[in-house]
Amino acid sequence: MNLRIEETGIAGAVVVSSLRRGDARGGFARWFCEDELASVLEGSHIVQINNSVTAEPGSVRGMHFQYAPHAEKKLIRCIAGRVFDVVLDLRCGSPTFLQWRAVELAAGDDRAILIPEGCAHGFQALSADASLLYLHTAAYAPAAEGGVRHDDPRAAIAWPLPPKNLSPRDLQHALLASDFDGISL
Ligand SMILES: Cc1cn([C@H]2C[C@H](O)[C@@H](COP(=O)(O)OP(=O)(O)O[C@H]3O[C@@H](C)C(=O)[C@@H](O)[C@H]3O)O2)c(=O)[nH]c1=O
Repeated sequence: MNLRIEETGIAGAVVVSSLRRGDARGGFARWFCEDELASVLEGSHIVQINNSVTAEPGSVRGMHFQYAPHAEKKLIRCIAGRVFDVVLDLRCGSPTFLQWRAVELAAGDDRAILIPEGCAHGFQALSADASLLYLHTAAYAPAAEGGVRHDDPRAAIAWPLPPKNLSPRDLQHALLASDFDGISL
């Protein structure tokens, strides 16, 4: 077994840790394995790989998701620096609807978080030049993008640093309506 799967308390959102094998030359670890992740991938396949670099600590990107039929799972790993990574459950009828969980991801920790369909994702850089690698199960579909404000009071995400450097798009997300009861997949 190369990958260990740990629950976050939000169904389908899991932390995937890789076993790193060291030797005199350095180390080797498997970062993705369709077979070992079959129980969480549920038949979906990786179709796109993206990277972002966030220059300044405190910067926040998110909270993002794609609506059906472009809903996606994302497996996210920090490959430089350190981030506070957040999953927010937006699924209609979910027992953890509007709950969030955070995981600190750092380069070299051999951990990734899997964000399921119907959950929004965002993060705050905790270091300079924090770089994330995204493995997506659906292609980027700008018309299907959805967003929740990083400071939405119904989500009440406790960012560790004062949030800054939000993109114009992220500043324009509407607040969740008081009768918002989730998205359907
Ligand atoms: C997400 C994305 C953006 N773009 C373009 C659009 C824009 O010109 C530029 C930057 O896009 P954004 O401002 O949306 O980048 P960003 O705010 O970093 O978007 C990302 O945020 C985190 C929280 C996620 O979870 C990701 O899935 C993704 O939504 O790159 C693509 O071409 N393909 C993509 O898949």
